Amino acid sequence: MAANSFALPPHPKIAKGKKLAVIILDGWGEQIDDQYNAIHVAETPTMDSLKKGRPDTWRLVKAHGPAVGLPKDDDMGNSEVGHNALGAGRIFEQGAGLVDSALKTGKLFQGAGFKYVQEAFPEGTLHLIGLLSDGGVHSRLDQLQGLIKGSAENGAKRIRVHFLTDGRDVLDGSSLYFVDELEKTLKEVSEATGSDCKIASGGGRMQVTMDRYENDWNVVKRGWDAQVLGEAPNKFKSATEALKKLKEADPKVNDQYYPPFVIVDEEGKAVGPIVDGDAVVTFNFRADRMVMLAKALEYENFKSFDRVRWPKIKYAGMLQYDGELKLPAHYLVSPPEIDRTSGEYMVHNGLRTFACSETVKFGHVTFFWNGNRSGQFSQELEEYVEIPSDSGITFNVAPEMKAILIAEKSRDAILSGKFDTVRVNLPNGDMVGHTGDFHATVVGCATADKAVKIILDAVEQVGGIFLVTADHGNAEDMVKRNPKTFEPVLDKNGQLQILTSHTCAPVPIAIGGPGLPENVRFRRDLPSGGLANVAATTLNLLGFEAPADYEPSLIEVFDA
Ligand SMILES: O=C(O)[C@@H](CO)OP(=O)(O)O
Ligand SMILES: [Mn+2]
Ligand SMILES: [Mn+2]
Repeated sequence: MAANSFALPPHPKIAKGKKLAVIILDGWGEQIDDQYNAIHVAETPTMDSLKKGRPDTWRLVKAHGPAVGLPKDDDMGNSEVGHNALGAGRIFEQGAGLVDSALKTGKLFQGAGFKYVQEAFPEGTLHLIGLLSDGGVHSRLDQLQGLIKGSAENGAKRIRVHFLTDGRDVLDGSSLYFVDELEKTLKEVSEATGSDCKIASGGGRMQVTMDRYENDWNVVKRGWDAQVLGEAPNKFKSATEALKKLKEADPKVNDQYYPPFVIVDEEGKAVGPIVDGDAVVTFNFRADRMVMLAKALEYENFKSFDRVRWPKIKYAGMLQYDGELKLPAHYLVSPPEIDRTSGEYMVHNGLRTFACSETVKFGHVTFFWNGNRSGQFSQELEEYVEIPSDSGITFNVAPEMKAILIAEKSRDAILSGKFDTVRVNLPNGDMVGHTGDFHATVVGCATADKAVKIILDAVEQVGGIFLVTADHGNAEDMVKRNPKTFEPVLDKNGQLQILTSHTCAPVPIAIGGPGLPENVRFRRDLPSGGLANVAATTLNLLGFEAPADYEPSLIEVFDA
C-alpha cells in the first residue's frame, strides 16, 4: 500500500498539536463495589476523581466476548484481544474462533501446516505442547481434544501430550479435572484408531514454558528439558499421580506453579522425549507465551539457553505467533490479519510516539498493540522503552511492580516535548490480581493509581490531553461469584473460591486534561461501545479523522 493512502484528513473541529497520553490499566474492570473488589478497597483517589460527577468524560466500555473478537459472550477478555482491539480500532475474529471454525469444518487437517507435520507421522511421534484448561485465553481443552482425534484419524500413530497446568484463567486446583478429561480422550482415541496416545510431561504454566517477552528463559528451559530431553527432577507413572504427589510434597504449590515432571514407563524411561523425525504442534492459539518456545524449537542459531540437543522435527504452531518474524514458519490456522493499526497510521501522519511498560507487559503496548507485529513501524518516529520486570518471583511479594518507574519515564517523555503521544501499560491490577492475593492486589491497585497521577500531572504541565482505560477486568473481582446475583459461590467446605482470572466486566474510560476542548464529550448514542472504539477516539483527540472503517469514535463535539 502506498504510504500516502495512510494520510488522514484533519478533524473538522478538534485542532492538532495537543500532547496525548494514553494509559492502559491492565486488569482493571468496573464491578460491584464490595469487600472482594480490590480496586474498590484500594485508595484510588485519581481514578475516583475522573469518575465522580463526570458523565461527559467517564464511561464504561466492553472488553470481553464478541466486542473483542471472542466467540462467546461469556468469554472473558484478555490482554492479547484487548490490546489488539485498542490498537487496531476494529474487531477481528481472534484465534479462539478461527481455530473453532477450522476444526469444525475440518479445514485444519487439510491445510499446508497440518500436511507439513503429517510428513512425520509414518515414522515419528506427534507431540502436542500447550496450556491445559478451558480458560479460552491461550488455548481450549475442546480444541486440544479435536486436534488429538483429528490427528489420529489422519495418520498420527503415536501422540504425546506435554501439558501446562493453568490455575490462572481457571480456578486453582482444577488441573486434576482437566488431566482426567485429557486421559479419557487419549484412551478413547487410542481405542478407536489404534494410535498410541499418552501424556509425556507436565508442569505449571508460570514455572514451565509459558514465559513471555523474554523475561526469564529458565522457564522455557525447564520445559525444554522435560519435553525434549525427557529430563526433570520429578518422574511419575501418570500425570494424576504427579499432580497429587507434588501437592502432597509441597502443599503451597498451585496449578500455576507446578514444577516440571516427566512421565516414565516401568523401566523409568521417559515415555515421550522429542527426537529427530518427530512432529511438534504448540496448540496455544495465543501468541505471547508461545513465542519463546517457538524460537527454541525453530531457530538453528539459538543462544538463549543450552538446548543440549536440537531435534530435527516438523514443527507447526496452532497459529503463526509473530507476523513480522514469520514465527513459526508453519502453522495450522492462519492468524487474524490485523492490518492498518492506529500506530501505523500515526507514523504515516508524522506523529511521534513513545510506548512504555515493564517487561511482563511490554509487548502489550507494542507487539499486541501493533497487531501481533514485533518491532517499530518507524525507528525515527517511535521510541519503545522496556523497564525490566522482576523475574523469578510472584508479584504479590512486590505488588508495586515497576508502575512508578513506568510513570516517571512517561512523565519525562511527555515533558521532553519530543512526542505527540505517549502510551503506557500499568500492570499491577492484572499481574498481582492473578496471584489471588487480595491484600497485595489492593497495594498494587493503589500504586497504579499513583502512577496515573504522575502521568496526569505531566499532561497538566504541557496543556495536553489524557485518555485512561483498561484492557479487561481482573482486580475488581477476586472471588468466584454467581453471575446473576454477584454473591460469592462457596466451595463444598463453605470457603470462598479465590478468582485469579480475568473477568467479563466492562472497563472504565476517562478523558480529560487542559488540552481537551471544552465542547468535547463522550457520545451518548454508543452505549455498547467497546475497546475497538478507542483507536478512533485517540486519533480524533490528536486532531485527525479516523479511517472510515474503524469502529466509531466515542467522542463528539457539541455546540456550546
Ligand atoms: O498472564 C496471561 O498470560 C494472561 C492470562 O492467561 O493475562 P493477560 O491477558 O493479562 O496477559
Ligand atoms: Mn491484560
Ligand atoms: Mn492477565
